[in-house]
Amino acid sequence: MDSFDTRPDRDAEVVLVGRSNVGKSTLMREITGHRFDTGGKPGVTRSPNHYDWTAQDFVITDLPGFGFMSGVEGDRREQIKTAIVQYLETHADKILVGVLVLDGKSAVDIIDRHSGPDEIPYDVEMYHFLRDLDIPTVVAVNKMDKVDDRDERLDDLCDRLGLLPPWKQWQDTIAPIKAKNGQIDALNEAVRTHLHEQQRDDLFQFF
Ligand SMILES: Nc1nc2c(ncn2[C@@H]2O[C@H](COP(=O)(O)OP(=O)(O)OP(=O)(O)O)[C@@H](O)[C@H]2O)c(=O)[nH]1
Repeated sequence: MDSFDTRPDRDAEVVLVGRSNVGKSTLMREITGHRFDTGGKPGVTRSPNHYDWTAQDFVITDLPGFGFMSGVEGDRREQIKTAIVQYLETHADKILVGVLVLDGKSAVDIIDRHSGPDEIPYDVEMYHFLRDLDIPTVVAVNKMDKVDDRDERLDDLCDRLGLLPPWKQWQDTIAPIKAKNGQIDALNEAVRTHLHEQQRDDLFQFF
C-alpha cells in the first residue's frame, strides 16, 4: 500500500484532486516550480506529493489520480479512492482550498456516460464531497487548448455540477486553464479569492 501518511504537520493546506491524467502533476509543477517525478504514465502518482513550505506553515498537496489507471486492479482503485476520501475528511479543517482538476475536453462526456439512476460520476461526487466538508472548492478545467466551443463546454460543466450557467458568473469556482502552457491565471485568481476570504493574503505568493 502506498503511503498516505507522509503529510507534513502544517496548519494550512491547498489540495489538488482529480482523475488520472487530467494534468495534476503538470499543474503542481506550474504552481510550485518544482518538478515531481511523475513517470508520464496514467496513474503513476499513487501517493500524495507534498510541496512543503515550513516558513509559512503551509503545504500544497497533489493527491493521487484515480479512475482509469493502466495496470491497476479494480480493488486497488477502490483502496486509493478510500484513502483520498479519508485524507480529505481527516484534514478538512486545515484545507483552505480544494482544487478539483478536470480535463476540459472530456469531462462533460465522462460525467454524462457515468450518470444514471444508481451512479454519480466521480467528478460530480468529488465536487459535492468537498463542498460537504466545507472546503472552498475551485474547479480547474485544464487542457482548454484542446477545446473549441469554450463557453458552451464550460456552461455544460456548470450545469452538471449544479451551478446555474452561464459559467462566467462562477469565476470563483470555474477556472479554465492550460497547465501545460503555463496559463493558470484564472485558477490563481479563484484561489486568491478564497484565501482572501480566510484572511490568508500572506499565501498569495504561491498563486
Ligand atoms: N493539451 C494539454 N495537455 C496537457 C495540459 N496539461 C497537462 N497535459 C498533458 O496531460 C498528460 C497528463 O498530465 P499529468 O500532469 O501527468 O497528469 P496527472 O493528472 O498528474 O496524472 P496522474 O499521475 O495519472 O494522476 C501529460 O501528457 C501532460 O503533458 C494542457 O494544458 N493541455
